[in-house]
Amino acid sequence: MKKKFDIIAVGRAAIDLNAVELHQPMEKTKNFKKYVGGSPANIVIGARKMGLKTGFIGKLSDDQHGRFIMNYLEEKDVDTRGVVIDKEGHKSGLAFTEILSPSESNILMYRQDVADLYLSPEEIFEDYIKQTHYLLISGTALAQSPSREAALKALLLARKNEIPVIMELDYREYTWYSREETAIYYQLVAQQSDILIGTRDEFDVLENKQGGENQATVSELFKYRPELIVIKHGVEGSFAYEKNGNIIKGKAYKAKVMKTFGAGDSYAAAFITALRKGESIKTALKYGAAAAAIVVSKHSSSEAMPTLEEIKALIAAQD
Ligand SMILES: Nc1ncnc2c1ncn2[C@@H]1O[C@H](COP(=O)(O)OP(=O)(O)O)[C@@H](O)[C@H]1O
Ligand SMILES: O=C(O)C[C@@H](O)[C@H](O)C(=O)COP(=O)(O)O
Repeated sequence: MKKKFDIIAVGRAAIDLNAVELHQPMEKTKNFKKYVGGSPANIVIGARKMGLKTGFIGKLSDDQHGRFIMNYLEEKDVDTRGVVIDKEGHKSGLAFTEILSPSESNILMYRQDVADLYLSPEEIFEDYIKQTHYLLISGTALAQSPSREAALKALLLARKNEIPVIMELDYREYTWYSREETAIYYQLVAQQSDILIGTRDEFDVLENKQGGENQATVSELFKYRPELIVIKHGVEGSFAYEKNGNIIKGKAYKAKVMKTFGAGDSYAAAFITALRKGESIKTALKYGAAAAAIVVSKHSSSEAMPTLEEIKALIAAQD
């Protein structure tokens, strides 16, 4: 069946307000530049720029911020038919960032009662999910009901229609009540997903432990549905584990780093783009790392997403 989308993501689209003045704490910062943010939204914005056809499912506030996000998604040609406008006064999330140094950035999120966590299962439609090759679920969408049930419904519909599910662990501590609770939902969804992408720390959250070890993590998860697990280790690179036992190591590329956030979202966008275009996992790891190297050298996460040509040029220059 010819499908309309390569990937549809479920989760949050929000606002990033990134400090314009660099290398000082937020207490002193007076100027912030506004961008669309939210990890799953960033991923489909990036994947679209890299050439995939993408759609987004999420809930936005019925206000200036919600309209800013909607307009940006439309401008970037991310399909918004799955986007719902909140009619109960819930606000879209805000993320203020401070860029203290090239290796230290902090994010201060305003996510009290946010609109994205009010996406409900009634707002998830099989006809829409059916039209995609991959469904991406952000771990944060599982943090609270009814968004949790909405994400689970999307997962069930993907499974029913034999659509591979990618879980991006995307752990945001303040959205959850406890690590215990997070580990339960992370494990349930990870066990039912085909591809998992997360940092080593995020897999520790999934396992509800500290200092976990990759081989033990993947051996446990491979007892269930996952076929491919990507574990990221920041500047040290990343590993892809296949169910058949293959382990592929990916290196990080050199970058003139401005800030650290945005790496994970650009990595996921490019990794998925490569997979969808039929590239090898080794190449997908390169695309992911190269896209991240480009985004950490720029000011935003969404607007900074590179094209496939830029990704390939960076790989050619550094390999
Ligand atoms: N400072 C950096 N310079 C170059 N590449 C980086 C840097 N930080 C991260 N990356 C790349 O981005 C990937 C994902 O980064 P990581 O920090 O593990 O994820 P997240 O942003 O989700 O926490 C890394 O595997 C690496 O390839
Ligand atoms: O995900 C959010 O809500 C905020 C993002 O838009 C922000 O840019 C960010 O934290 C990116 O996350 P990362 O790619 O995992 O570093």
